[in-house]
Amino acid sequence: MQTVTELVMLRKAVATLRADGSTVALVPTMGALHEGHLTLMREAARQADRVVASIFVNPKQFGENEDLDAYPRQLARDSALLEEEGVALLWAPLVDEVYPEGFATNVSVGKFSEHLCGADRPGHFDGVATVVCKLFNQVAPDMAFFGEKDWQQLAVIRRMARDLDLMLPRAGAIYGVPIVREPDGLAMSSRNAYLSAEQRADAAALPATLRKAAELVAEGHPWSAIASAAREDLLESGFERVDYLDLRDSDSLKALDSDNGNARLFVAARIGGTRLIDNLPIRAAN
Ligand SMILES: Nc1ncnc2c1ncn2[C@@H]1O[C@H](COP(=O)(O)OP(=O)(O)OP(=O)(O)O)[C@@H](O)[C@H]1O
Ligand SMILES: CC(C)(CO)[C@@H](O)C(=O)[O-]
Ligand code: BAL
Repeated sequence: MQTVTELVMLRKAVATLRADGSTVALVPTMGALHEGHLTLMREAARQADRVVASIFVNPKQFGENEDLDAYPRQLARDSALLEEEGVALLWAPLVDEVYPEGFATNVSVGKFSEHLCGADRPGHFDGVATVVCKLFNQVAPDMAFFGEKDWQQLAVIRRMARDLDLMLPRAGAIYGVPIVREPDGLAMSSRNAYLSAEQRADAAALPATLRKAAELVAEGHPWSAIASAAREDLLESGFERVDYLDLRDSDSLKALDSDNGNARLFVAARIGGTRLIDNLPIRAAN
């Protein structure tokens, strides 16, 4: 695996990968890789001849009081994991390479960015859209892979690619990969590393509460009652705050009060100061 940190070198390396007509998949990450990320790499390798991974802890998507400085950085370990997965190229730029002096552009995807995580993290999805737009232009991949754990992020990126006619061959070239979970159901996430043993055990209440709520929605119980009981359950299980617990259409992300056949539950909650997110389609409960 080749690692490049400068844009001129990236362009040369991608051209070399493509020289024999190979297709190229991009898997953007912020590093601190876990099995969820590696599943994205494997899925990308199934669909494309060559996989390019990026590792960049993007300052523009962190709010002022968020964990930019504390975010885990472990490039040597991550490189070894990517090498084992057969990733061809690692793009690991420094902040100045991505945002040189004078950088002034912001990509904002309107209403998709305003609710759910966007409400609690103002500017977050502008930061994500801006960096992903740049990554698409830098690597110019045939396809790109993102996790469904960050469902809203995937919706924002797909909307941006369509709206800006980004040079992916087709909208379907942005693949969503199902959530990879720990044995107790907790969605894998780099931020799980912040949890103490006790918080980690309590955090299993998040997927369990979602599953139970999804079953009740599928059975036709009123959403308002389900939502308040589920919030109670989370608070009793050790979460100190529920940022949101919403029933929404999976595609439009519009709020719902009952299943429309395409409904999905979305949750963000905090435990020991760590903000965890998850989502689950109602049809999984049927
Ligand atoms: N459990 C998971 N299952 C599937 N995809 C995942 C999972 N966790 C992360 N991903 C995906 O990996 C990509 C890179 O994510 P990122 O590097 O932010 O990791 P993360 O574990 O989501 O970190 P964080 O704790 O910051 O949310 C994203 O497309 C994300 O959706
Ligand atoms: C897509 C992404 C790499 C952009 O920084 C990040 O938001 C992430 O890791 O999900
Ligand atoms: N995994 C999404 C990136 C973030 O939380 O900043």
